[in-house]
Amino acid sequence: MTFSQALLERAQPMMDAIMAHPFVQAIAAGTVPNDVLNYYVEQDEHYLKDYLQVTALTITKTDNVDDINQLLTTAQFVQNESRAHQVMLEITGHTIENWRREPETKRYTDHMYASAYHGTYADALAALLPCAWSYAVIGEQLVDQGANNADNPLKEWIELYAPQMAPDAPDYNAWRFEALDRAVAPLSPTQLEHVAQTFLFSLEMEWRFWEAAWQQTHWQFEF
Ligand SMILES: Cc1ncc(C[n+]2csc(CCO)c2C)c(N)n1
Repeated sequence: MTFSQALLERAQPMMDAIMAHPFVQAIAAGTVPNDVLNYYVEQDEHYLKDYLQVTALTITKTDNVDDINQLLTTAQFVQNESRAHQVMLEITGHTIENWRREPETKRYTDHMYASAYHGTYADALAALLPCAWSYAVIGEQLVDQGANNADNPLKEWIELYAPQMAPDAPDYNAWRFEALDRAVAPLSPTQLEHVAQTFLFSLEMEWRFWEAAWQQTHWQFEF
């Protein structure tokens, strides 16, 4: 069994909890409350900017030109996500005004930056991977359930993330896991477990990102 196959087995209970999360279920039903959508989009704008910058840092940690090009290509997908945000803001009629990272956003992006600055190349990849992987699973499963029906105001959002809607597109997640398996090859058992922890921390933060929007979590104080 490869490192990433074992990692995905460990990750499965968290991924199941993300699919079962009331926010994700409400996306499937097209019934997400407006204030939840607004909070999510505002925080995700911060998240995506940080995601791009951490991708840039990750690129500096490898000499493999193929990986560099793949990372650049996958970063381009973030442009599609402006459309994903627009779909949500068209429902609520909101304009973004919260330019502050709320606690879980800060915790997640700090973890990504720390992994890229202080970790191995494999740590940097592992911190970024749950983001793309979990959304691909969400998109795929919601389309399989028929949640992208014409009555769902979030139909376009769901389809933006569903890999089966673009069957000719390269499978970037397959590449990410293959790159991770190559990147961990020279590592010691302690370093390997560190990479696994980095990945699982980011996946936990994916759950918390949905939860923070659902609960509208804010800092205790204005500062
Ligand atoms: C909190 C949060 N996690 C994941 C995504 C999804 N996402 C972010 S960047 C990217 C593309 C990578 O090539 C994908 C799929 C999101 N929008 N917000």
